Amino acid sequence: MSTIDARFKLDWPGFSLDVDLILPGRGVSALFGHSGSGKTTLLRCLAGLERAAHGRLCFKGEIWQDEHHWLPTHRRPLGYVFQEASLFPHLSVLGNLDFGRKRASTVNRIALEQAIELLGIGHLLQRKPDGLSGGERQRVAIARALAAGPQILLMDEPLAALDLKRKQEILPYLERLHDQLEIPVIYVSHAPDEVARLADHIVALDGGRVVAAGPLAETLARIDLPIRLGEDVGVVLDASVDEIDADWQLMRVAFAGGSLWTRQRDLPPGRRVRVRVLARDVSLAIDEPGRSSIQNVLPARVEAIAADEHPGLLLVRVTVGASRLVARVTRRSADQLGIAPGSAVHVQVKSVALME
Ligand SMILES: Nc1ncnc2c1ncn2[C@@H]1O[C@H](COP(=O)(O)OP(=O)(O)OP(=O)(O)O)[C@@H](O)[C@H]1O
Repeated sequence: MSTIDARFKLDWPGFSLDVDLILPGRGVSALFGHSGSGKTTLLRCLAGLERAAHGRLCFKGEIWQDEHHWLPTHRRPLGYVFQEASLFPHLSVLGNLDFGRKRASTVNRIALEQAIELLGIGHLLQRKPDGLSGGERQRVAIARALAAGPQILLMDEPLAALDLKRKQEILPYLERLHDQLEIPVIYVSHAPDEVARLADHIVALDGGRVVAAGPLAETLARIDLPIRLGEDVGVVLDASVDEIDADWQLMRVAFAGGSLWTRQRDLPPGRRVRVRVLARDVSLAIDEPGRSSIQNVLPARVEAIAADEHPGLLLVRVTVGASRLVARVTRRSADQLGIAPGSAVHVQVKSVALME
């Protein structure tokens, strides 16, 4: 009952969407894929902005669409955030937020005050939209969608129109959504780093079809994904700050199966963090490496090997305790080292990105 069950079939000249999906009723689900893969179309089907000829949408036990039912968009308890914030220019921020609230047709589960607090826009309430930065405008647009008390939040590449600096500014607020919102968020993105940072669940689309779906860590660790991630192939690990080495400005984060040193951040021991380890930063050795500049060496076992995009390269998935890492190695080195599923290896991790 607490899930979203969506099946849509839609045919346009040059594109067809054919998906059958179960999405969790909580957390952030990322719809991920290259341009034209159908992410926005799927989001619009969920919102009722697009009516698939064959569709069934059951939201937490309630039918929004099937052959007999069609709940129009304005009767669906959803918030929708577009790439560019479409705020009313003549209204203040507060006026814009109130406008969203008055349209609410359901009991507000998230009060206006909570939306303001969550997006950190309390100091902007009296301003007009043209006095806000792009990132601030987008935070107001998200708060407006939440102030209406939706039961689901749909976001279509909310960072796409922002430059890198603005993106960095807004990301912590989006992270809060994933930590603190009780409602499910469906988040469209084609940026792997954004997905790695924000999502709990991922749906990878290609050519209007779902090519992979599941919990983030598990799905990213798949090395057989048909969508090309290039330099972004890698895994995420849920970890916690374990030790600080203030003398060397380093910090150790522990995950299920081991720990990794990374640059020190202003975080207390015990703080939960998500880290991303890219396949290009992981190398393999049969013998325990001796003196090396790489601080992170972990015993591991090879689980699977798959072809990479370039014929000279392979992706190797290893288990480190209960966790998985992916290494990108050349086909020649894998052959020379005799690496095969089951091999005991040492992984060397050159760089660890904190998704914080
Ligand atoms: N109303 C429409 N009629 C016909 N074709 C459409 C329509 N809307 C979108 N398309 C086509 O459907 C395909 C999927 O589009 P969609 O916008 O869902 O992709 P996307 O994955 O969101 O892409 P992007 O990341 O570029 O936004 C594209 O080929 C697009 O040209």
